[in-house]
Amino acid sequence: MNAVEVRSLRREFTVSRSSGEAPRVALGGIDLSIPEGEIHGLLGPNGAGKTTLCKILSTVLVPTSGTAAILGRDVVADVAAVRPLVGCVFGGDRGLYGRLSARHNLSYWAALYGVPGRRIGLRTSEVLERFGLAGHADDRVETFSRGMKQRLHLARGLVHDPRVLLLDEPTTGMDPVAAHEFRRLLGSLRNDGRTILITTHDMAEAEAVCDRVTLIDHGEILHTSTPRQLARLVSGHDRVDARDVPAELADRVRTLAGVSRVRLQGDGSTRIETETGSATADVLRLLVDSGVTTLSTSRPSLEEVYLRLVGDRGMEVSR
Ligand SMILES: Nc1ncnc2c1ncn2[C@@H]1O[C@H](COP(=O)(O)OP(=O)(O)OP(=O)(O)O)[C@@H](O)[C@H]1O
Repeated sequence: MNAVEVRSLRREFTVSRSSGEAPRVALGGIDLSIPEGEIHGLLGPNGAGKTTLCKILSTVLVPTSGTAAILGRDVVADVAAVRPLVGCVFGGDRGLYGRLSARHNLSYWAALYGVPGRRIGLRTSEVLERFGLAGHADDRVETFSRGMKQRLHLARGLVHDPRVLLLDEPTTGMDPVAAHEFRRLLGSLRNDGRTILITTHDMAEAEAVCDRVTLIDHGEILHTSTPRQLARLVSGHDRVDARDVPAELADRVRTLAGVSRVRLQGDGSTRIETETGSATADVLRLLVDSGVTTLSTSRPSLEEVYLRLVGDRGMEVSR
């Protein structure tokens, strides 16, 4: 059974009934399956529909049409069964009560999620310990650093021990050390067998932590695959960067079978993209035989793939 199963899921928002404006389509009828135990990244520009999907999966919003299920339970027909299965963490400061202590915040959320009264104290202490906040359990949250608040957010999402965790932009505003620590935590959550859906703008983060990623834009899914397979979408296989390649040699490389692109880069090096491993080997052989000594091979980063597929609208708000 999949942890998340989404079929033909559509969500429209009526902007203004009086103006007669057509409804805004946040999700255009998407399909998505996430197996149990996977860390799945949801990547897309502002307004792509990521938050809308998270809200539907966490039963906060109902779809216009189509279905979504968490571990086989329908998010509309079976809300009471879905809620204990899902934990949500939204980035930023939303949802924490600054004047209450960390312990009180968590107890409040535990009660809201239906953790039995006699278990709340124990469960709250467990998550405080796990997220390194036990020493500050009784401090007011407004005195916490941003990184501590972020950890408290995660603790909040896990206080009822959900099997599926939805993280919407969880590392927004984290410094690199906190973000690194956060990724380590994600790994440990996966080791518990939990399924994690994480939305992010941070491609390095997605590449580092996700088993598979889905690219979403304008409410439609563009691709779902491993970060490595996605890299192959934009560059058939490997690529070779070489320094001091004379123009005549670059022309000869261009004629080799399996070479898809040869271009001079801004720093004076030449980038050669190949479609097969054997083409890469042929390119390397020819370059080395011709006296080129400064060479490296690489795959495109997820960020490059994203920019190629979504274009330069990465940070644009679609309206
Ligand atoms: N309550 C609402 N009323 C009207 N339109 C909405 C509402 N919520 C979302 N939308 C629209 O639905 C589309 C998808 O929004 P959504 O918040 O899901 O995108 P997102 O991918 O999470 O973006 P971001 O990265 O900026 O958070 C956008 O065009 C947005 O304006």
